[in-house]
Amino acid sequence: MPTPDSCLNVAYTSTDWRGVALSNFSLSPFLFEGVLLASVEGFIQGLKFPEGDARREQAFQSSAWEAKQAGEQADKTAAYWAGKHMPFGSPEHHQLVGRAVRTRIEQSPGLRQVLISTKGLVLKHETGHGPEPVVTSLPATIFCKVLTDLRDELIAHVK
Ligand SMILES: Nc1nc(O)c(N)c(N[C@@H]2O[C@H](COP(=O)(O)O)[C@@H](O)[C@H]2O)n1
Repeated sequence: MPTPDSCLNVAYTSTDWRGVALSNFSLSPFLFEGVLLASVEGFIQGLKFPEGDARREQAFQSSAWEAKQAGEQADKTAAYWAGKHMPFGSPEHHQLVGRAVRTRIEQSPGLRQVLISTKGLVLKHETGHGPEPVVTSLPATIFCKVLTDLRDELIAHVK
């Protein structure tokens, strides 16, 4: 069982600024497959609406609670991307979200350094806002694995 000091909570509510910076909620613009997004959370929430739905664009341009609330009107049956749709919470959906998580960090020299600086810490994702939804866009286990795998790659690359 890791001690508290051996863990880093990657969440908007983290007590460590690095956890806030790496959080899916943070305003942190990136370009994903040709689309400019304000945050990973905005991407996650916007995907819930079909292309052409104004709520999708609103979510893509938002972060934090504004983004989260934008997605609350969705029925969470499907995720829509690149002219296709996939079942909500499916492996395909999780892989897509994972690619966006990676891409945001890969595009930012500062975020790459922040992630490298967490070497040796076990990453966790505890939002402090109730239990994880049973079916979700971003399971904590997947989010932390994507971050940990990317960190390993970045550390190997800078050696
Ligand atoms: N409330 C809560 N508790 C946890 O332990 C969590 N891991 C999360 N995850 C968050 O849920 C959001 C995705 O919601 P949808 O599945 O798209 O409705 C995302 O913000 C995760 O960080 N939540």
